[in-house]
Amino acid sequence: MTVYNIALIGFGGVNRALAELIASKNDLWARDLGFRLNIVAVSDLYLGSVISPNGLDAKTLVESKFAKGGFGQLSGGSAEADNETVIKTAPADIIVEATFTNPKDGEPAVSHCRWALESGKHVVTTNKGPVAIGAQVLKALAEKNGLHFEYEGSVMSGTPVIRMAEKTLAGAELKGFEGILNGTSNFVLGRMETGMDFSAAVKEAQELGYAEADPTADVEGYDVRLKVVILANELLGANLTPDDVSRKGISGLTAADIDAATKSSSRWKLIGSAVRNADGSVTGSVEPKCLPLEHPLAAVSGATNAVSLNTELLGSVTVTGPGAGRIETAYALLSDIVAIHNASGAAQKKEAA
Ligand SMILES: NC(=O)C1=CN([C@@H]2O[C@H](COP(=O)(O)OP(=O)(O)OC[C@H]3O[C@@H](n4cnc5c(N)ncnc54)[C@H](O)[C@@H]3O)[C@@H](O)[C@H]2O)C=CC1
Ligand SMILES: N[C@@H](CC=O)C(=O)O
Repeated sequence: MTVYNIALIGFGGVNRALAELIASKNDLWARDLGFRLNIVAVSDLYLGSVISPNGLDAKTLVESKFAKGGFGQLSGGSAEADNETVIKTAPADIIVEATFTNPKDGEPAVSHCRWALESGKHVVTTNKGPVAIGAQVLKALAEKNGLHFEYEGSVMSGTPVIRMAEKTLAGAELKGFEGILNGTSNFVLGRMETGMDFSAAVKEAQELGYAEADPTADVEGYDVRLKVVILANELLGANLTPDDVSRKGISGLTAADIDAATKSSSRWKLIGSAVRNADGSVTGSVEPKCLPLEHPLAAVSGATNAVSLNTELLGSVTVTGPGAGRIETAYALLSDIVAIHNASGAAQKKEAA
């Protein structure tokens, strides 16, 4: 049985949910997926860090109510988050990066991923910063070292978009996309339609684990902008930076705007899109749009996301599913590990042939 030793960098909603899944589903995964996951290290800004070469019990990790610096009480633990030591020295096969997304320069997560790839460890991440800002360099480093840099959860959480578009729609000739790419803002708009005020709706999204540490990123469109960059660069072969994508969020929408849309059988949605122009360049944008109810994206509600991929050979293909949520996003990490596992199996078969 294959066992992947993993180190968790960040132990907030998403990585804690992954630990919860490990505690309850490792046997199922061993049977159905052919591997088990063993947590050999965790590092978190608030809790500190711990390296345990034989593995930490996932259930105990999830159920313990650690105080600030609490990992310092564990064997092999420290009250400080020493990410660099954990990433470089823990006996991990895979580094699971789920710290805060920094929309400006992607740090320190870009460095976390680089340290991992330089020390022979695969990276799976849900953090949009290193993908939107550092993907080219990190992918090249991974390839050079025969490793994987996987980030399905960086767009639409566990809903398959990146691998689906790249693998299943290969050859369909993608020309552009438009979608609802932020769960929090879509949830907030829906709540405002029921009469709830903006701040109360944002607070509820935070409690449900949808929002970024700073929810300004959600409601002002910075998060969607990173996702537009990721999809445009990955699927349209663009080379965009966040500053190349125009951005407007939903905070300017008033209760009266929402009401007026309802009365005219339409709905406000925060739309992220990109299109390939005739000269081959790619233009991306993020802005609220008032969509008629018959528009395919108008019915997408709550933290659900959807993206319509506009292809030459197949027309428009729309993928809908959860766009945020702790377990939903932890599933994206699992799907990345499955991709690594399947690729290593395929490589072994090729070597044996
Ligand atoms: N929650 C969601 O629905 C989704 C989240 N994401 C992304 O996944 C990542 C994790 O999300 P959540 O777990 O919800 O966030 P969170 O805010 O619940 O947890 C982040 C954790 O990382 C720790 N942390 C922050 N900076 C750190 C550093 N430099 N070193 C060590 N630990 C650090 C924090 O103490 C916190 O415990 C974020 O980048 C987020 O944008 C992506 C898709 C969906
Ligand atoms: N805060 C984000 C989480 C996923 O990227 C969102 O609400 O979509």
